[in-house]
Amino acid sequence: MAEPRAFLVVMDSAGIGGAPDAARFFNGDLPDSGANTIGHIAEAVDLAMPNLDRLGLGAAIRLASALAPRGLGSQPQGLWGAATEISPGKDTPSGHWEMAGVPVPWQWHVFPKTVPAFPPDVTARICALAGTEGILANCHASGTEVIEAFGSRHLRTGWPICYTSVDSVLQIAAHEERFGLDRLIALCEGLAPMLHAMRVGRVIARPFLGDAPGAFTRTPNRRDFAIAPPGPTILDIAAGAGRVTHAIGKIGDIFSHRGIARLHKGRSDADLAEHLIRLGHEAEAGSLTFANFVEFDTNFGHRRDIAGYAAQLEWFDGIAGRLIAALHPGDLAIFTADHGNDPSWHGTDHTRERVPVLAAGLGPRAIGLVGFSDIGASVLAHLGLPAPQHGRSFL
Ligand SMILES: O=P(O)(O)O[C@H]1O[C@H](CO)[C@@H](O)[C@H]1O
Ligand SMILES: [Mn+2]
Ligand SMILES: [Mn+2]
Repeated sequence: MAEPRAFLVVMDSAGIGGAPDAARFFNGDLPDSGANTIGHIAEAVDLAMPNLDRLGLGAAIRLASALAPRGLGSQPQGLWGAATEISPGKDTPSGHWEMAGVPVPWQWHVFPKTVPAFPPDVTARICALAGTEGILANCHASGTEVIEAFGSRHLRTGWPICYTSVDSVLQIAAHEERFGLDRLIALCEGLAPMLHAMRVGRVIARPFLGDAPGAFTRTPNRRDFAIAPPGPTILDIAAGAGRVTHAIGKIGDIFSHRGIARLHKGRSDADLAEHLIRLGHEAEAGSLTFANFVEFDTNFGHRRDIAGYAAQLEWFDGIAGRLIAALHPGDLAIFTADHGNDPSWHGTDHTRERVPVLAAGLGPRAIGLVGFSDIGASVLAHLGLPAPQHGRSFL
């Protein structure tokens, strides 16, 4: 038989509650204790997710958080469990790096909730790189709201809109045509080394279009400039062993493009799903495919849109079914998440949660509560590769 393949698929922000340290993470002034992204959505609407529930989604929610939502909880036919994160951040790089075998060894720098949020040397560097007299916003904000509030002044002055969140990020929104997309990307790329040295995880370009409030919309040309992971990830190890590694969506940016042979991007999660299904059929023997589906998080979690998130989960469940049907004998597909973003919660930021670990291809088995790094260790074990520095295979 051909060497087995592995598919690691992240539903960005699809947490299932129960994080033991949730009280130490906040949305505004209130802790994340009790947040439960899929659990609360399933309580609010009748969720139909037959494929992932057949693997053990309902059982995993019960295990992680003791919540037993209606409509989920069939007898698991897959390998199922829930994973707990140890990295001190509830952001995308922390979750992905830890599941790839590299827990974050430092405290991320987050900017204070003051105005200005950024220190003068950072602001001065942005101005120097952009060639502007100043910056706009300079505060914590939601990305869609900040362009409504500052978009007109941006068009008048040409100054970039700079904002942050509870995550370790500095985001720059600018008009794709009037400021210029290439100029925005060069600005973020030029700024990134200074911010990475401060342990700020990412500088993110957020281009938008439109002429006036109400008509400003963000475009798909977002670019993230992230710190490189501080150790070898499963992508590095697989690529170093001569395996083909495929990255779908944001995975390239999250891992600073390290250990990635082929990058598959798209304008939407629907495009990414077609890449995933195609690779399900065609990916090379012994290859690793690592995918991130971001719209749960950006379009629905941060926007606190319960109905939209529910519809996206139901859509994705169909994609999961198609991937499972495409697998070859001996392949492994794991569906998981990187953090929570409960759309029923206060605030607009991520929520600290456990995540589901649902695997197709190995038959029914309960693995219980595991660590994020155990996911990566299991992927490598399945591929017959040496163990990463962190994590133990649950296979
Ligand atoms: O409100 P928007 O711009 O989508 O910002 C979100 O995107 C950032 C990066 O994923 C998060 O830190 C969160 O603040
Ligand atoms: Mn994320
Ligand atoms: Mn997010």
